[in-house]
Amino acid sequence: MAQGDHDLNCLNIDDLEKLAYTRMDKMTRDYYNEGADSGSTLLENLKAYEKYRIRPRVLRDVSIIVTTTTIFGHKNAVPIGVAPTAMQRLAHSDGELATARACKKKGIAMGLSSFATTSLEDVAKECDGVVPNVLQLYLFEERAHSKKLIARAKKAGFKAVFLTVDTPYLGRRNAEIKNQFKLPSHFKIENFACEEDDEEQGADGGNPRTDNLPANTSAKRKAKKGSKAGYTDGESRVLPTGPITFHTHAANPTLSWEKDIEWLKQECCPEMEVWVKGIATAEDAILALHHQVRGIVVSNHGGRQLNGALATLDALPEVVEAIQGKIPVHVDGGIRHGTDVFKALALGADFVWVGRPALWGLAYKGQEGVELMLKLLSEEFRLCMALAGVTKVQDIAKEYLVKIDKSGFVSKL
Ligand SMILES: Cc1cc2nc3c(=O)[nH]c(=O)nc-3n(C[C@H](O)[C@H](O)[C@H](O)COP(=O)(O)O)c2cc1C
Ligand SMILES: CC(C)CC(=O)C(=O)O
Repeated sequence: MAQGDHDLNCLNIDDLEKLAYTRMDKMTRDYYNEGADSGSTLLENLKAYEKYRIRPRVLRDVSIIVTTTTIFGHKNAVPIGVAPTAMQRLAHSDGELATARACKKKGIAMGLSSFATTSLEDVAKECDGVVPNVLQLYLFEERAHSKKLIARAKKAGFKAVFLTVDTPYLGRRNAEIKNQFKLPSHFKIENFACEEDDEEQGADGGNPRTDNLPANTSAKRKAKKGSKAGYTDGESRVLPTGPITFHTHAANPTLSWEKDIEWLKQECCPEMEVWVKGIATAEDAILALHHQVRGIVVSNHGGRQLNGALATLDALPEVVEAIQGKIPVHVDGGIRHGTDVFKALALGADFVWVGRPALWGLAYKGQEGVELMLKLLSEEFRLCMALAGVTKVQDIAKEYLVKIDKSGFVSKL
C-alpha cells in the first residue's frame, strides 16, 4: 500500500527480504539466500559494515547532492549496479528481463550471469544501450562454448566481461544439496539453449550435487563424449562436454592467469573490457594489474564459495592499496543500506554491486520490486551523503570513517 512515494510495506531492504521470503518456494529461497557451509562468511559480509562509523561534517551547504558516477562511459545514477545472479526466472516469471527494465528505468548498470534464464541478446535489447551491460563469464574448460558466448556478447553491445575467478569448484551449499536443487524443466539456461539442440537438454540445475567434489570431478561428471586432458596430479581428466548445466560447467579448476586471462583479452578486445570478479587479496590484485585487466571486483561470491574467507569490506583496503588507483576497484557482498555504499566508497571502492536484494525485489514484485530496491538504496545513499556533509561521490573518502572494535574503541583510519 503506497503513501506518497513510499510503499509502506517495504521501507528498507530488510523489509524487502522478509516480503520476498514468503513469495519464493523453499527450493528457490534456499538457493538464493544461503551461503557455503555454515554461512559464516555470508554473515561476516553483512557484519563488516557495522565495524565502521561515519564522521559527519556540518555547515557545508548540502542543498545539491550529486550521486552520479561514470561506468563504462555511461552515467550511472548512483555508484551501485545489480550484480550477476543466476536463474532469475525462479524469482519471477519475467526474470532477467524485469531486472533489465528496472535497471534501464533507474539508470543502473546490470550484470548478467552466464547462467541466466534469459538470453544475453534479449537483455541487451531490453536495455537498448541506455545502461551498460556486463556479461559475467564462467569460462568453461571447453572454450568453444565460451568463445561463441563472447562473440555474441560483443555483437549485442556488452561493455565488459566479468570473469568469475572464485569458482574453481562450486562451494558446498548444504540446503541446495538437501533440496536436490534443480531448475524446473520449463526454464532454460538460455545463453546455451541454442547450443544444446544437438545435445541432450541440460536445463539445470542438474543436481543432485554429487558431481561437485574437488577430487576426481571428471569421474563424476556426466560427460558423454569427453576428451582427455592432462591433470596436474597425473590423472587424466575428461572435459565436461555433455549438456551444459551449472553443476558440470560453471566451475573450472584449470583456470590460470597465464593461460586464460591472455586468451580472454584477445577474444574480448577491443569491444569489451576484461575484468576479474572474485579478488580478495593484495597479491591477486597485483597479478590482475600485471595481466592488464581493466578492473576488479572484490568479491567472495556473496559468501557462497570459500566459507571462512574474509568479509569483502575487510578485504577491500588491502586491494585498494595494492591497486593504487591504476584501475577501478569495485566491491560486492552484504550491501543492504545506503550507508553501506558510503562506507565501501570511503574505504576506496569506486562502485558497488548488489546481488540478493535484486532477487528479493524480483520475488516481491518483478520489475517494480527491483525498481523499489534501487530506489530505497539510492535514496538512503543520497541522504547519507547529505547528512555526512558530502555533495559529490568523488569526495567520499576515508576521513569520513572511523573503525570501532568489539570493546567500543574508536580508531581513525
Ligand atoms: C542466487 C545467486 C546466484 C549467483 N549467481 C552468480 C553467477 O552466476 N555468477 C557470478 O559470478 N556470481 C553469482 N553470484 C554472486 C553475485 O554476483 C555477488 O557476488 C553476490 O551476490 C554479492 O553478495 P550479496 O548477495 O550479499 O549482495 C550469485 C549470487 C547469488 C545469491
Ligand atoms: C550458475 C551458478 C554457479 C550460479 C552461482 O554462481 C551461484 O549459485 O552462486
